Amino acid sequence: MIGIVGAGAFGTALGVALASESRDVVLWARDATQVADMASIRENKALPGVRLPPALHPAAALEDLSAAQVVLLTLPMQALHGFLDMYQSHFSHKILVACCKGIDLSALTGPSHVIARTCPSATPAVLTGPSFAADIARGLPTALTLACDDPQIGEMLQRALSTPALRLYRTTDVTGAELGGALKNVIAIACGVAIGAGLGESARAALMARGFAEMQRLALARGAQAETLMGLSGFGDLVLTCTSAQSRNFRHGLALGKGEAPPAATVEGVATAQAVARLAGQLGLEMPVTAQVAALVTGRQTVKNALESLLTRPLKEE
Ligand SMILES: NC(=O)C1=CN([C@@H]2O[C@H](COP(=O)(O)OP(=O)(O)OC[C@H]3O[C@@H](n4cnc5c(N)ncnc54)[C@H](O)[C@@H]3O)[C@@H](O)[C@H]2O)C=CC1
Ligand SMILES: O=C(CO)COP(=O)(O)O
Repeated sequence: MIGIVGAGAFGTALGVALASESRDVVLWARDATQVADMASIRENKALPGVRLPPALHPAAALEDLSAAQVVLLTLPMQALHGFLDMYQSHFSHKILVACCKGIDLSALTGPSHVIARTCPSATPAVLTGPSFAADIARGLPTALTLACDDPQIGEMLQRALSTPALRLYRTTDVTGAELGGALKNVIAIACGVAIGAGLGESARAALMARGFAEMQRLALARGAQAETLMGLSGFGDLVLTCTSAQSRNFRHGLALGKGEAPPAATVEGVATAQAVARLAGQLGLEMPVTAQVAALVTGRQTVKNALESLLTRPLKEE
């Protein structure tokens, strides 16, 4: 049996994909009414139009996860620390697969370190890569990265979480995998701003390429492998998120670029841009696109001035 914590769009989509292959899944949500609705109408409003298969069991009690050795954590990044800190006793000695994409704003670390700190007896792993919840739930082909320090546990997870449509590639580079997924959200906001402000497709491509250089700079400084960033979790997810209006990070930037109020949603790049800007300062790394996104999302910078400061930087080697 596989446990999933957080019945938003992504947790539900992964639950549907696994349960459609007759794997028993317990999907935990904090809202008892939402759980009762899912159990009765076999649909989750967070992922409308998708039927919940019989093998997916909605649950409101964390005790219902006790039989699951593997638990996927599909909460927003900034909620992870508080949640695990409060409920750590339910997760002792389990394999906890972080599916959230971001950097914790107070600890300035990714989800695997948050797990290690709050649940020291648990084994952390990371599932990340280019995938929209709606695509996974519809059974469309998707390829993701599964990262775990322990290669044997990584192999077990790869088998347990792959389906014919959901293809998992394995790595032991947990840092690279989680940073790829976190950092691309920041660049997706920048790309949304560029398109929203009418700067055109060439500007978007420039931001993606220079943003990718920043992603690699930070990831390598944190000990990640360059190949990981060039794979699904870095390059792959950067392309998807920066070019699709399905992305909430992209749409957030799009609204800022148009001078509109961004729609309410889980937009991981907002907090992560601020965390990464701080981290870059601590590590003495130049991350100009990230710095401008951090200033924009906190209202410290205007789109016009952000653009001007990027365009007036000294000319240099690529
Ligand atoms: N939606 C997508 O296409 C994808 C999302 N992800 C990642 O998955 C994570 C979750 O995203 P979504 O499911 O899309 O967000 P969402 O906004 O649809 O759902 C988040 C869920 O977490 C619950 N939640 C929030 N704080 C909580 C807390 N303190 N305790 C318990 N439950 C809490 C909310 O009630 C909600 O059900 C994010 O890090 C996102 O980057 C990754 C790949 C694809
Ligand atoms: O991570 C995602 C796609 O891989 C989902 O992107 P958003 O969180 O921007 O919607």
